[in-house]
Amino acid sequence: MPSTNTAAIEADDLRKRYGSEVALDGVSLSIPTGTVYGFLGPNGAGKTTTMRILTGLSRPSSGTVRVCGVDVADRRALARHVGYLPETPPLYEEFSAREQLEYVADLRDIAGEVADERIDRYLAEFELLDDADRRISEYSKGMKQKTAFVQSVLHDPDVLFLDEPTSGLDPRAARRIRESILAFADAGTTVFLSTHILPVVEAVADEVGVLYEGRLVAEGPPDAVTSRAATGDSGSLEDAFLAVTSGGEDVVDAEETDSGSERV
Ligand SMILES: Nc1ncnc2c1ncn2[C@@H]1O[C@H](COP(=O)(O)OP(=O)(O)OP(=O)(O)O)[C@@H](O)[C@H]1O
Repeated sequence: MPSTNTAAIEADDLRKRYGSEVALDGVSLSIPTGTVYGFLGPNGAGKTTTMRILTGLSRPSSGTVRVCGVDVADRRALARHVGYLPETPPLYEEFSAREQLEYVADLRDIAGEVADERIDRYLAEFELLDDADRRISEYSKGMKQKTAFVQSVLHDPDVLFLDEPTSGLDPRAARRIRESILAFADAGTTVFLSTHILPVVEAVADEVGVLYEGRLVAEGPPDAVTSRAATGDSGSLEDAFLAVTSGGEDVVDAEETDSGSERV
């Protein structure tokens, strides 16, 4: 576990082009260890691109990233620190959940007894135990998503990247994931959570960043971002989100940060 005065995620001036398309246009992040960071933005804002760069799966056109002090270009060193639940998780449909998790434990070099204990504990915690030996191809979306969540945390990562972890889940499954995010945060894990579901962010995030057209246009604690919604009828994060992603002009009392985003 890195020391608490180290930023878990430190990104400096990330830029990413796909041909002539600018996906990221100078994103800087400094996220302290133990933070749950809600990463918001409309479709196409660059959230997935950012997460792929932060997890070493994609290289930025320019800019640097360190996660737990490790340059993300060093994927071998990065792997043990990071868990990633992508929007479309990699699961082998012909495996059962137990086989899938045993396979991941093996890839992660988790010792047999430790792996068995964790797999049983997580299967029980996520109410998958009764179906643990059925093929994943027979699972519901929620069961698949819970299996994928468990596989992303099996090695007890220092930093957990979650892309839409509760999308399409029923309330019970979504709550299980939310509770688990909070439990990991309590244990000191840094969680980087990308989602369109604003109540999830309101429920779990310590800090929110709003990405718009490849730039971070607002950043701060959810309450502060919320109270900055210019119209502010309900004072919801949704108001704030809509305000800052309409070009940023509705955000008042902005304090410029080094990265050019609105620090609230
Ligand atoms: N492999 C790629 N090739 C070309 N363009 C890409 C590629 N991946 C992403 N883009 C473009 O980069 C921009 C950002 O995409 P990205 O998927 O990061 O957005 P997002 O915020 O995750 O969107 P969503 O919420 O819809 O998932 C978009 O304009 C997208 O079309």
